[in-house]
Amino acid sequence: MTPEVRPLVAGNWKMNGTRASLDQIKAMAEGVSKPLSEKVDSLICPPATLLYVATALCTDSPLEIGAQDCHQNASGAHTGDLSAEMIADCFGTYVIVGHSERRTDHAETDHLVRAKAEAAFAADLTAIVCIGETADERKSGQTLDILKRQLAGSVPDGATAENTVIAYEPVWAIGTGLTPTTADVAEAHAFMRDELVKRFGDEGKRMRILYGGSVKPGNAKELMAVANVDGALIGGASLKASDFLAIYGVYEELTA
Ligand SMILES: O=C[C@H](O)COP(=O)(O)O
Repeated sequence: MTPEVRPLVAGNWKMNGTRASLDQIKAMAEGVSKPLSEKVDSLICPPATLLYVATALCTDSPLEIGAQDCHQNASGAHTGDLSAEMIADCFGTYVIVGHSERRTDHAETDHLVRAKAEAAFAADLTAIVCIGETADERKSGQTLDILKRQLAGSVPDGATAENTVIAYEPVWAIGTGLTPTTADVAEAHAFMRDELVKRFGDEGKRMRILYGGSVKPGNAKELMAVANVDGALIGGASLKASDFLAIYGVYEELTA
């Protein structure tokens, strides 16, 4: 955790979820209640097909709804894409950009990710900018260099603590059940914090840095307690309300 920084527990459903899954969102919306919701933010990013109806389920809840990607342009001839404006029009408030699955499946570069984050700012969305090293990059000792390069390339100059969240997701930890040691997480997050402060000053001190990659109810407390870890970006374990709420609930103790 970072003193004075409000944690964010975020779920990314990836290409999972149909209308039948809306019951889970309803249960999450009911579960993220006061007093914890006064100290901890919560977010679910369902597939685009569920975005609008999901926000309608959350009108009386602190649970926010976001999208998993956006196009860098506001509108136009881009078949199959979704603009940040469209997400905002559906009452979404966040958008994930630069997830490693997008970087791999769609060859997204740092330059493109930065443009998508800028599009998110223009639509008053908060961009969750994902970065992280591959297994080979870690083995060859390049982790911090990769984080430095991705932060510099993917995060726009206009980033603030309000419009930007960083998500550190080691690619080898995503969906594998593997996680870095808490010492490795601490080292990576301290490094990112320093980079952000060097570039953005006080905004960088307050910018949230999430950890993502095999976060589960069983390991969440240990990971979320690490210095400069300001929440989680959860894949698989965000599909079930009980798991998501168990992870959110670790902040009962951490914020006590
Ligand atoms: O966006 C979420 C991450 O890719 C983590 O996924 P995971 O929790 O299934 O490992």
